[in-house]
Amino acid sequence: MTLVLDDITLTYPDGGGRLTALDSVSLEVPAGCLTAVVGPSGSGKSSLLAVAATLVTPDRGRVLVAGTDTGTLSPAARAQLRAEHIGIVFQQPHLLPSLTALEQLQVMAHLAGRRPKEVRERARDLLGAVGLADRAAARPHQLSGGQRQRVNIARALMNEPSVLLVDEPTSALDHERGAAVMDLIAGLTAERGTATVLVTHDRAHLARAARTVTVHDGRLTAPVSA
Ligand SMILES: Nc1ncnc2c1ncn2[C@@H]1O[C@H](COP(=O)(O)OP(=O)(O)OP(=O)(O)O)[C@@H](O)[C@H]1O
Repeated sequence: MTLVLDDITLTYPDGGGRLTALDSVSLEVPAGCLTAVVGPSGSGKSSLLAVAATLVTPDRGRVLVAGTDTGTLSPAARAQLRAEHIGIVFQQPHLLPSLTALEQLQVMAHLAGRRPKEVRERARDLLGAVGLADRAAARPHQLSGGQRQRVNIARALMNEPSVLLVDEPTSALDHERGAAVMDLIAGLTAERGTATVLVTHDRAHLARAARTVTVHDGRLTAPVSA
């Protein structure tokens, strides 16, 4: 199992007490499986992604990534595991304004210490996979919103993550572009074998997911087939 959340409880300070954002949440995501997470505003979806990304440490429970219990690692080892195994796509692309599409991808891999030639080939391959082979030299202001989100997704895949975490990737896009981005994520999940968790508000996109889970007041309902 590539990603395992095992009995996760997460609380935040709330006035004098604690607010329970995740309450005994368990979820297993195998390689190549696109799992959608839906739920009302404030139900805990972003918290679930932050815990899965090992960016937030839960009060209780375990997060296993590619078989490693991340709670047993030092902060430095956890950061290393995150860089090697976890790709994160946030709602807004946050591309660097001065870099071309190709360079946005390359910079990620250089940071991870990969060889330049290998990095260039992989970046070109991924830009092709997201349909932007001919836009490699374009800077963010020369790309449409949908194209920027495609660069964002390709960038998250640069270090060949086994886990892909995606937060509302279509919220800034119109329906047609949103559907195209969902098709892309579903295709890449199958093709690259990532364990993908995707938070979405848009139920129209759930058909692309292998399964859908719902969060209510920090609790997961039993997985529901899309
Ligand atoms: N850093 C924080 N400190 C305190 N409370 C927080 C913090 N982050 C989130 N919360 C609270 O935890 C609960 C879950 O929030 P979370 O952001 O995970 O929900 P969500 O389902 O992603 O919401 P949305 O769909 O509106 O983005 C909410 O009640 C929220 O107010």
